[in-house]
Amino acid sequence: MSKLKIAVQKSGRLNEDSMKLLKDIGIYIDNGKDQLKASAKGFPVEVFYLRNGDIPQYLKDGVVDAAIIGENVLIEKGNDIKVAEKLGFSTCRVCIAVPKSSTYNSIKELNGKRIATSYPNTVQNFLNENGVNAKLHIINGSVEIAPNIGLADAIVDIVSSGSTLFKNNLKEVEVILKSEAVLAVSPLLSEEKQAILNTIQFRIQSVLKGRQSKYILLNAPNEKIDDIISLLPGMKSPTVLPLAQEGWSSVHSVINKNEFWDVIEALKANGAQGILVCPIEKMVI
Ligand SMILES: Nc1ncnc2c1ncn2[C@@H]1O[C@H](COP(=O)(O)OP(=O)(O)OP(=O)(O)O)[C@@H](O)[C@H]1O
Ligand SMILES: O=P(O)(O)OC[C@H]1O[C@H](OP(=O)(O)OP(=O)(O)O)[C@H](O)[C@@H]1O
Ligand SMILES: [Mg+2]
Repeated sequence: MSKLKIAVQKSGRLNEDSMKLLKDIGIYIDNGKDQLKASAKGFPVEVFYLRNGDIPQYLKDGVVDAAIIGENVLIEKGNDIKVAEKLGFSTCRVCIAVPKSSTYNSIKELNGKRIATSYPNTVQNFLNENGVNAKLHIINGSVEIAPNIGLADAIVDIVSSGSTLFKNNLKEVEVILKSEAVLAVSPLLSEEKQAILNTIQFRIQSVLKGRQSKYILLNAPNEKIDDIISLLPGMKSPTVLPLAQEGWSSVHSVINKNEFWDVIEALKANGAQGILVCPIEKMVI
């Protein structure tokens, strides 16, 4: 049986979370650190360790079948490569920034200006959409330094916390796109490999749903159970079990991890006690 070739970033910001996701979906790799490719144990997958920026071309050529890659790189270099799944880590945005001291009211003000970036296609498309004509300086790293050394009037680069912009006396003025790590798929994927990919996607979805949710258990007096259930809809409906102490029940449910703190006060106000919140490893609906 042929193996699905999956590319991950060899080293850098995506590597650790990508390897953790593969492990969480049951793809275990015995990896000597310097290997460029490795086979998974007990699953028809081969992992290739590559530079993030090189991955779109490997996908286009069908050298690899799928990849975990930053969506921003795919947008820059990977037109016609499909995103099968958004993965929820390495979230960032690609932004235009200008020196703090300069006035900026609209994108039109970049007409005739110099913009430094590592993402020329993304920037050029954005300028075209806005009818702006600017000169691009393509540099591969430390883009934020460009205005300070007189190389450019503005930059386009990745922003996450904003601290790199702050340290370089720059301010964010436009968001061109938002990005996160994605599972991308080669346009040349065979049907046989599509079946392996489907299994992987199903497993990823189960892990991501689990990461997004919490298992909640609590005790409550029986007369309050209906009110509490209305606060915790759960997957189908909450489980309610009698406690040894008469007149009390235990309620078990699943809750979106972002909603927990909003609901907790209402649960307490309705008599809930002994509330436990536990992580969920995988969730198959
Ligand atoms: N500060 C950040 N916060 C969150 N995500 C980021 C940040 N910087 C980059 N990313 C995301 O992580 C990806 C990898 O970034 P990283 O800096 O590790 O690699 P790179 O230098 O762009 O790529 P290569 O592997 O080609 O050297 C980026 O394409 C982007 O999607
Ligand atoms: O808004 P922040 O949280 O400061 O993050 C933004 C910075 O992160 C990235 O660089 P990275 O640290 O990956 O360095 P690199 O240029 O060597 O890739 C990006 O190119 C920015 O410089
Ligand atoms: Mg980087």
